[in-house]
Amino acid sequence: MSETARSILLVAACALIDSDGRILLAQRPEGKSLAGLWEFPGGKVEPGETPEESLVRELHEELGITTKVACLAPLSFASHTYEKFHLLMPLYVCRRYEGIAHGKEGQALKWVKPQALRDYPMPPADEPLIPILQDLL
Ligand SMILES: Nc1nc2c([nH]c(=O)n2[C@@H]2O[C@H](COP(=O)(O)OP(=O)(O)OP(=O)(O)O)[C@@H](O)[C@H]2O)c(=O)[nH]1
Repeated sequence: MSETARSILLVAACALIDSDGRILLAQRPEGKSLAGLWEFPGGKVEPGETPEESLVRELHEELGITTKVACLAPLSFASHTYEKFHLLMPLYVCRRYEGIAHGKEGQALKWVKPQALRDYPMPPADEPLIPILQDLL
C-alpha cells in the first residue's frame, strides 16, 4: 500500500432526465465541501444499502421524487482522488420517476441541456462524465 493510501468512498449519483432530454443538476450549498459547484443528485451509500437502494432513498430525500431500483440504468462511473478519500461514484440514468423535483434541502436545481453542461462548474470527479452524457442524449 502506498504511503498516501486513502479509503474509498462509495457515492451513488443519478443523471435524472426529463422529457426534453435535459439533465438535473443540484448546487452544493454553502458550508459543504465543494460549495457552489453543480453535481448530480445522490450521496454516500450507507452500510447495508445497495447503490441503487441508496439512490432511490436520496432522490426522495433530496428532491421529493419517487422512483424504483428497476428505473435506474447504470451508465458509467467516476473514480477520482480527493485529498481526504478516493471517490468511486457509479452514475445511473433515470428517466422514469414520479413527482416534480424540488430542492428539499434548500439546494438550487437546474435542468440543463446536454450541450450546456460545461456552463455549470462541477466537482473535478464529474468532468469525465460530461462527454459520456452528451453522447447518450
Ligand atoms: N452527489 C454527488 N456527490 C459528488 C458528485 N461529485 C463529487 O465529487 N461528489 C462528492 O461525493 C461526496 C458525496 O457526499 P454527500 O453528498 O453524501 O455528502 P455531503 O456533501 O453531505 O458531505 P461532505 O460535505 O462531507 O462532502 C462529496 O464529497 C461530493 O463532493 C456528484 O456529482 N454528486
